[in-house]
Amino acid sequence: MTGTIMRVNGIRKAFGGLVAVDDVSFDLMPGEIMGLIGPNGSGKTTTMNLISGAFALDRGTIELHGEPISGLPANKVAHKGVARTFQLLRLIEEMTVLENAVVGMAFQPGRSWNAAMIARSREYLEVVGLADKAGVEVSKLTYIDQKRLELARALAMEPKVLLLDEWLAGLNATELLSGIEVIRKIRDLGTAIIMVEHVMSAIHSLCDRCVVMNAGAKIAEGTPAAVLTDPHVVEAYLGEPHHA
Ligand SMILES: Nc1ncnc2c1ncn2[C@@H]1O[C@H](COP(=O)(O)OP(=O)(O)OP(=O)(O)O)[C@@H](O)[C@H]1O
Repeated sequence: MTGTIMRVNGIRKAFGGLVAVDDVSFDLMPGEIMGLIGPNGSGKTTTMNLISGAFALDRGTIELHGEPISGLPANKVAHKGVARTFQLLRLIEEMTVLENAVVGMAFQPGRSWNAAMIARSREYLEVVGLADKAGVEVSKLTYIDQKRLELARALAMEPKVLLLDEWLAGLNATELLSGIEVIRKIRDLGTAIIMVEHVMSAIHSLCDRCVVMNAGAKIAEGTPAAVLTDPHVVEAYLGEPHHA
C-alpha cells in the first residue's frame, strides 16, 4: 500500500508450545492511531515486543518505511524510529523531570548533552503537559505526571512510530481525559501511534482503526465502531471484565 509507514507481515512468536502471536499482519499509515485490542492473553503485548525488537520473531517481517527492522536488536529498532512506553514505569527517581527527558535523547548515537537537546526536551515536556515541573525530582511526581514524563522520554527519541502499552491504565476519569488529549496532540504533531489499550472509551475517541487479536491471531480490523460490534469480536470478549 502506498504511503504505509509500517508493515507487519505474517509475524509469529511461540513460547514453547504456546503460539502467542500467530501469523499476524497489518499496516500502519502515517498520522494514524491504531488500536491493538483483544481479551487478556491474546498476544497484544507480545506483538508490541516483536515490533520493538524486545523479542525475536519466529517468522514474518516488519518494515518501517519499506526497510526491514525485524531481526534488529531493540536499541537499533529505537534508533530507526520506533519508540515505546512500558506497562511499568522506567524513570530515574533521583533525577529531575528535565534530566529524565534529556536522557531519552542522550541515548541516541552520536549525541552528547548540549543546550539544543535541553531546549528540545523542554518542548517535549510542554507537549505532555509537564513544562512547569521541569525542575521537580521524579520521586515527587504524581502517578499521571510520571506517565507523562515517560511519554516525554519516548518522544525525545523523535520516533516515527510510538508504541503505547496500556499507557492510560490506572488513570482516574479526569486524568483519562487529559491523557487522551496528550495522545491526540502527539499524533497531531506527526507521530503514528500503535496503542494496546483496555479502556474502550479511549479506543473509541482516539483510534482511526483497530486490529483485534484473540488467542494469538488477528480476528478483525476496522474502525472502532465496526470491530466492537463485530460478532466474532463480541464473542471473543465474552466473559471478559468490561472496562470504561
Ligand atoms: N515471555 C513469555 N514466556 C512465556 N509465555 C509468554 C511470555 N510472554 C507472554 N506469554 C504468553 O503469551 C500469551 C500472550 O501474552 P500477551 O502478554 O502478549 O497477551 P496480551 O494480549 O498482551 O494480554 P494482556 O491484555 O493481559 O496484557 C499469554 O498466554 C502469555 O502467558
